[in-house]
Amino acid sequence: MIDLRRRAARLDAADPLARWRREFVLDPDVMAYLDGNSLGRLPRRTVERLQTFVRDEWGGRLIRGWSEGWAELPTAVGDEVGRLVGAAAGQTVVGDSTSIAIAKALHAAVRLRPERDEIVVAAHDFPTDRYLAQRVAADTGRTLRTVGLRDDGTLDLTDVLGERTAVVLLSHVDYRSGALLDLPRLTRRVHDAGALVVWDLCHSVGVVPIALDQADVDLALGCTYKYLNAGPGAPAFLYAAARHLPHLQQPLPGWWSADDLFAMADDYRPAPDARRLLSGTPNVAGLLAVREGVAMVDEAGVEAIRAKSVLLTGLVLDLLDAEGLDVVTPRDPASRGSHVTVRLPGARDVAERMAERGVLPDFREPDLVRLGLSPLTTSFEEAVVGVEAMLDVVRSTR
Ligand SMILES: Cc1ncc(COP(=O)(O)O)c(C=O)c1O
Ligand SMILES: Nc1c(O)cccc1C(=O)C[C@H](N)C(=O)O
Repeated sequence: MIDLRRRAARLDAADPLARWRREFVLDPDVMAYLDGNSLGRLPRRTVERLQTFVRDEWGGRLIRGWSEGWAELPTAVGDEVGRLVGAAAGQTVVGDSTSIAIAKALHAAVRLRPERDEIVVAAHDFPTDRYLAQRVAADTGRTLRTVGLRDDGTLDLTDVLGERTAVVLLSHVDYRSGALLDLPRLTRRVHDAGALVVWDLCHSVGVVPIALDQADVDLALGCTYKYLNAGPGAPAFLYAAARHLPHLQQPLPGWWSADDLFAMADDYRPAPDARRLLSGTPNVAGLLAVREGVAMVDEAGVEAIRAKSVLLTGLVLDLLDAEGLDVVTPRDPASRGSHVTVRLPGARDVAERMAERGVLPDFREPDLVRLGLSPLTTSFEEAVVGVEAMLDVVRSTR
């Protein structure tokens, strides 16, 4: 135990990202926050930025704010997120929820492959991805096909991909196991079959290096409230490759997607650029919070964040393996994201008892405890404190 704390202290002392933790609001009652992959911590800069926005900009500028910069935020902040995920300017917007972005991307992708009649989704993907794929398939007269991840976290599309496939929706990091898919390889695989790919980057954006343009990805989207720390319900981003944008028709073409927003034209003409991905009035406070979170990740550097994430997950895996627990997260660092998941009898009860000790993990149905490690805010000591609490609880139930 003492050795372990010393190891953690050494890792913290050598951590080039250690200073970032102080940039966040830290609740002294929380001994270990291992849920940054559901909701990231609150950056101090965001507190200040939103106070200024509410008081001086909303309060002081009122309607004038729209012509003083608010109206450009969905594309400006979109480009900032785009830089983090390897997307050149002009292809990314920030606006709706992730669920809405998934629906828009799937609809648009299906329309780009009108002669094909199948949509593929991972069998155990996050519910919103599966539900929306079902709905889009039903509404567009397509058939939905599912494919399961292998036990080692990899994905083989051979049985589901063919000349009927219009679009494949995939999550870069699996929300349960933390398995990280090979985005460039799978994108090529889907393209070889003549289909399009939509990537859900919720659990990888801000913590795994991503190069969307380089990988030739068609469409992608993701949350901003996890590793980008933009707050509960902060708006999601949606990317469409420049080659698709001129032909792309999305299913919710509201006035914010029209070519001249304030022309109030009788006939709808889509904006020629990424604004055609928008629908209605954006949430300005949310966009400003995304901007702060993205700037912090950008300053710290995604490569450095990824390097710390691999060390954090490696440390936690070592501790769980030493205890002989049933870890479902891949051991190969190249195949895992930034959370580690354990299958446990009584997982819900274990998570609740950890929470009573001030350690906050996630419980995921039916029997999983998920430990999220968010490199800007999670110290090595915090990770060890969290795992020790978990092991204490598990041992006491044996
Ligand atoms: C893979 C994945 N997709 C989508 C979502 C969420 O979508 P929304 O922000 O619309 O609730 C989550 C998490 O909530 C997720 O983990
Ligand atoms: N988006 C969430 C919410 O609105 C409430 C509670 C949790 C969430 C989450 O983000 C869950 C998360 N995507 C997951 O992987 O489980």
